Amino acid sequence: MGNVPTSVKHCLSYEQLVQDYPWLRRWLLEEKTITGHEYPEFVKIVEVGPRDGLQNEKEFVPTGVKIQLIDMLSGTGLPVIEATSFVSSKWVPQMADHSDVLKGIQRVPHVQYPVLTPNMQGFQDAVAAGATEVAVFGSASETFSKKNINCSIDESMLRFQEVINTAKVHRIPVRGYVSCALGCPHEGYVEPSKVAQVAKKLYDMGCYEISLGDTIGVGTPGSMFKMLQSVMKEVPVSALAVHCHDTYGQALANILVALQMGVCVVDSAVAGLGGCPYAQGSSGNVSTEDVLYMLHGMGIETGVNLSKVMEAGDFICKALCRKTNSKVSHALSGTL
Ligand SMILES: CC(C)(COP(=O)([O-])OP(=O)([O-])OC[C@H]1O[C@@H](n2cnc3c(N)ncnc32)[C@H](O)[C@@H]1OP(=O)([O-])[O-])[C@@H](O)C(=O)NCCC(=O)NCCSC(=O)C[C@@](C)(O)CC(=O)[O-]
Repeated sequence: MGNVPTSVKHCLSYEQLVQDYPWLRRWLLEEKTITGHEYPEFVKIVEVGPRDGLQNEKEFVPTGVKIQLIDMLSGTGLPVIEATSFVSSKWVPQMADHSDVLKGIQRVPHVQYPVLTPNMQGFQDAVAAGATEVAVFGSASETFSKKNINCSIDESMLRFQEVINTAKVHRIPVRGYVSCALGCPHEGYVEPSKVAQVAKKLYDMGCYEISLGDTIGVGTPGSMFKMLQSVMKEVPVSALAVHCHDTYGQALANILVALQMGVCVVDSAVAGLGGCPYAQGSSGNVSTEDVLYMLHGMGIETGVNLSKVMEAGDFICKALCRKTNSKVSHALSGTL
């Protein structure tokens, strides 16, 4: 905001500022635009590394390591850290220690720690372990729904409705995922209208935010644009998040398109960990470090400290005996 006095910057919202100082409009708009696009001033990062990042690991990651990772991430300024999932340990053995993880972490005030709950059993176990936010996860592809949660899309909605209704009674917010939003490992192309239909159902049922998952990372800026265009006809953009896997190296470009369209919530995983066990070929999530580097470079605030996230990434990569998937961490390695 250049020469506008700090007191003015702090006291006035952007809208008030433009209303009270019309001569500032053009100047402020110019500052908020890059190559003709308007971007959000603040983006909420939803860190999914401890859940989506680790769920596909073949070797069991010790519970203490999971807890330490979440505790390190809690000190970075991240507002949301998806901690674990209350799913069947026969289906996803890596998440079998969900209750111990949730009970073992040191919660930081103002940080949310949502957990995945596919049904009432998961929801009840999660609440018993102290969950204060949950997420249901549906799909825009019938085949993926069956393979991932063993039921059709319609059946899954009935299960989610029960979870959401009970969560309301407990005043527990529910987030909703739509997997295969840009393609399915079994069905291939997924109609944007189908994604919009499932997203609308979850939103109408009471999910406060809908995260659109490019589960296998096949999306491009073109398909992201078309899918969002369709979903935004049914769900307000303020309630949308994007969840991009980076299989084809398109994740940052896809996120940029989402930001241009008004999306202000981005899911990402520290060190680019991840992949869905029921989506063969899916690679890691877009790395939190790379998303932060891009956003901060564009002057978009996140409230997250990049070097602290890199430290958490370094920790988990050493624990897993592997190199980071974050380009930024590669480039800056040795500078911690
Ligand atoms: C949904 C179920 C449980 C249905 O599994 P099911 O076998 O159809 O369940 P069921 O109701 O028929 O019950 C069978 C057994 O499972 C137990 N069971 C039933 N529910 C639970 C539960 N919540 N927690 C623990 N145990 C449970 C139940 O007690 C019973 O035990 P038994 O009597 O045989 O001993 C199963 O299919 C499952 O756990 N799937 C999870 C798959 C998963 O976690 N996938 C990865 C997350 S999704 C993802 O990564 C995508 C996302 C979100 O990141 C976005 C994106 O990238 O697109």
